[in-house]
Amino acid sequence: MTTDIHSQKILILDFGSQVTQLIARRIREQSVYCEIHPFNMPLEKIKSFDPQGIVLSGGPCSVYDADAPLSDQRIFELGVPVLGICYGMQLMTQQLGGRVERSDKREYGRSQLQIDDNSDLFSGFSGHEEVWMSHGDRIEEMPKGFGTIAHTDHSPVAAMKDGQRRFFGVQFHPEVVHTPRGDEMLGNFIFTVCGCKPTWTMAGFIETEIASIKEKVGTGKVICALSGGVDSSVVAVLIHKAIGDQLHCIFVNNGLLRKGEAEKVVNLFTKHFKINLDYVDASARFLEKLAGVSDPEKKRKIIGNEFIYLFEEEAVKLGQVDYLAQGTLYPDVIESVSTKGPSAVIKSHHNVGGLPERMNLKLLEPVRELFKDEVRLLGKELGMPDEVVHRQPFPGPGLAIRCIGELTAEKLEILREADAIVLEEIRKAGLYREIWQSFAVLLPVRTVGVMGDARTYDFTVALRAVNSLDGMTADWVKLPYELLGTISSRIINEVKGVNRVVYDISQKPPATIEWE
Ligand SMILES: Nc1ncnc2c1ncn2[C@@H]1O[C@H](COP(=O)(O)OP(=O)(O)OP(=O)(O)O)[C@@H](O)[C@H]1O
Ligand SMILES: O=c1[nH]c(=O)c2[nH+]cn([C@@H]3O[C@H](COP(=O)(O)O)[C@@H](O)[C@H]3O)c2[nH]1
Ligand SMILES: NC(=O)CC[C@H](N)C(=O)O
Ligand SMILES: [Mg+2]
Repeated sequence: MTTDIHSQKILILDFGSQVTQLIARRIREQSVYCEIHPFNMPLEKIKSFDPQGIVLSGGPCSVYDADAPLSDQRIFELGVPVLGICYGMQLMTQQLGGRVERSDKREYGRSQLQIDDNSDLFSGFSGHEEVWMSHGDRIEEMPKGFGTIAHTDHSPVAAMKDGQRRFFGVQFHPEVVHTPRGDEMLGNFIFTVCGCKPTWTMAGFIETEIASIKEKVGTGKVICALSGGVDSSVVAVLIHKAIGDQLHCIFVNNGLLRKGEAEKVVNLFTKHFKINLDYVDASARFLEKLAGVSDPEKKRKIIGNEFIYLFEEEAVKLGQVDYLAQGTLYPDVIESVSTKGPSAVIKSHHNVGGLPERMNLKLLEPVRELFKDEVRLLGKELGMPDEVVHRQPFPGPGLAIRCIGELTAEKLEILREADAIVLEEIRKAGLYREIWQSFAVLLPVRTVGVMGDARTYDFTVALRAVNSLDGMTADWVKLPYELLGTISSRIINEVKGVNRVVYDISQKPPATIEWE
């Protein structure tokens, strides 16, 4: 019998906090399904979602502001447990008749929570607990029916509850890592208070998705643009499990791949997974189109368009195709409440998004409910090798956006060799998995050097290694000097045409991860 992985679920209403996604991840890590929706989700939709519990996120506003985001007051009449976090707690306070005011003792960062009642939310806790705070407002008067369950020096009501109605509020953020035992507190809410059972498992997900893909696709044909990256690879293997040879993957060698990459991808998918794979070596065609172009956006547009033309051509050869499979992830579909408004175009991130309309294809997006770390778990569960499951992200435009300025076959070859050395050494040092991305960038500047008593006038390679949670922000990695030294000497010694190596120590923002 199939277990219903969605039978237990928590609804998270988003009030614009930077860390709302973390609430979802902390809950899912405990095998309970949850979804994030905007704070003003209509009551009817909430009812039909039928959550076992509701979490109100934090947010940048103050509840007493004229334009403060409010949830439908009637969520407090559903008989469903509610947990308010920071702004969410303040909102609950105000909406249920309590009072919130600006405090002259703001709390940002670590704080010591004194637990006063450990019967439910803090079950298993006693005494002090380290928590992360980020607020300037505080509860001055709790609504009727509530009592304090924890306090700090600056917040007499750092946590509160109405046991009868099963409403809880915490001023701190249990979802961030800086609240070391926050996951247990969230666990107490979802299991003890809401009575959820842990049904959200990857094994269950596979079963459910396979059934759903089979039903959707029927006897139709699916194409999948496969890059060898985590998302598209996992999607391909999952769909193949469901419909076998009705799936056709298209893998394009755009001449911008890393050393040995094309061979590896082809081998893995045809020999190991035995999945239909169209390998299209279009490197000459891409490089021709890119010749003489140095503007980053122009390069990206050319590559994106060329991808679309190619997929179109290949798909036509396959006859009637019904679906295009894509590795859309949950962060791409969450309608987050943005406080910053529409964002400026910094870079045109390529994908094959233009294809469905042009070819009249329906989309198959089997991992659109998952976070990246869940996709990795899924890959593992599907028996995929670590090498794929833990691969660092690699952009569609590939080496083109790491070879600054105009591309030539010679420059790409230099970059390919340098990049292979970087990855080899990072792996050898055991750092590959813990780093988000690590790679080489070829700069279009020549500088003077001296090698074997002779003058050189060669290119510079920049090393980039960053850590990030989602690619939106990033910090450079403090790689050991020893390792930097090894990489530098190997590149200068082994890669002809390079006489200088530098390390990029910029954060995103204001820099970005890729150089173009
Ligand atoms: N060389 C390629 N051949 C075919 N499809 C590609 C290629 N490069 C990119 N794509 C398509 O573009 C999509 C977006 O690429 P993206 O890098 O975001 O995801 P990914 O490669 O699947 O995973 P990862 O983020 O781990 O690299 C891919 O999922 C794939 O469908
Ligand atoms: O599939 C992709 N197609 C693209 O065009 C693209 N551009 C950047 N990236 C990846 O996105 C993340 C953020 O990159 P930036 O800080 O350079 O914008 C990093 O992980 C980048 O590698 C891309 N991925
Ligand atoms: N992090 C939050 O949710 C902040 C809530 C509110 N703006 C405060 O400063 O108290
Ligand atoms: Mg990729």
